[in-house]
Amino acid sequence: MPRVAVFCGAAAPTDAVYVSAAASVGAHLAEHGVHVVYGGSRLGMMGALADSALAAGAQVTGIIPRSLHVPRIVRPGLSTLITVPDMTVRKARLLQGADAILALPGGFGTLDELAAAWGSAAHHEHAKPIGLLNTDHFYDPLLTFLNGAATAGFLAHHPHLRLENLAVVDTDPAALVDALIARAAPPPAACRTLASSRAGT
Ligand SMILES: C/C(=C\CNc1ncnc2c1ncn2[C@@H]1O[C@H](COP(=O)(O)O)[C@@H](O)[C@H]1O)CO
Repeated sequence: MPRVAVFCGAAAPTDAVYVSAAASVGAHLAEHGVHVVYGGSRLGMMGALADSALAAGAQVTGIIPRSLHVPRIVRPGLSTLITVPDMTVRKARLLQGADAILALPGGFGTLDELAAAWGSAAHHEHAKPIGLLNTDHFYDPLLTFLNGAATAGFLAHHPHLRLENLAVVDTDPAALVDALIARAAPPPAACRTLASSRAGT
C-alpha cells in the first residue's frame, strides 16, 4: 500500500474552497488504497483531509509533536498516532515514511515541510514525487518564485531537479492524486527486471 505524506494548513481558511479541496484529496487517496500520513490534527484542512480519508476507508497515520498532543488539536480515531519530541522530528518522520508527498495550500508549517522535501531532494536524499494542489491558483506565486530562482541561477547546483520535474501541479484534486500515484508506483515487473539486470543485481 503506497504511503503519501500530506502537508496542509492547520488553521481554518477564510474560503471554504480549501477545506472542500482537502476533503476531496482525502477521498481520492482512499480510493487509490493509499495510507495517508499527516500531522495528526483535527483542525482546518488537516481535519477535513483525515475525516474524509478515514470515512472512505483509508489507513491514516498522524505524527504529532508532544506540544500539540492536546484534545483541542489532535484528531481522535486515527488508525495510528505517533507522538514525537518536536516539529523538526515530525518533519523528518513525515518525509521518511512516505513514497510520495502532497502539499495542499497552507501557511508557515506547510511551506516549511515542502521546502524541506525539496531541499533534501536537491541533495539526493530522496527522489519521491511531490504534488502541489494549486486550489484557486494558491501556489502560482511560489511557482513564479521558483522560476525566478532558476533563471537567476540559484538552482544550478541541482541539475537533476529540473524546474518542470520539481512537482506535479494541478488545481483538481482527483487529477493530482492520479498523477502523483502514477509517479510513485514502482515500474512494471518487466521493466524492473531489465533495470536490475543492467545494474548487475
Ligand atoms: C491551534 C494551534 C496550533 C496547531 N498547529 C498545528 N497543528 C498541527 N500541525 C501543524 C500545526 N502547525 C504546523 N503543523 C504542521 O505544518 C502544517 C500546517 O502548518 P500551517 O502553518 O497551518 O501551514 C501541517 O502539515 C502540519 O504537519 C495554535 O495553538
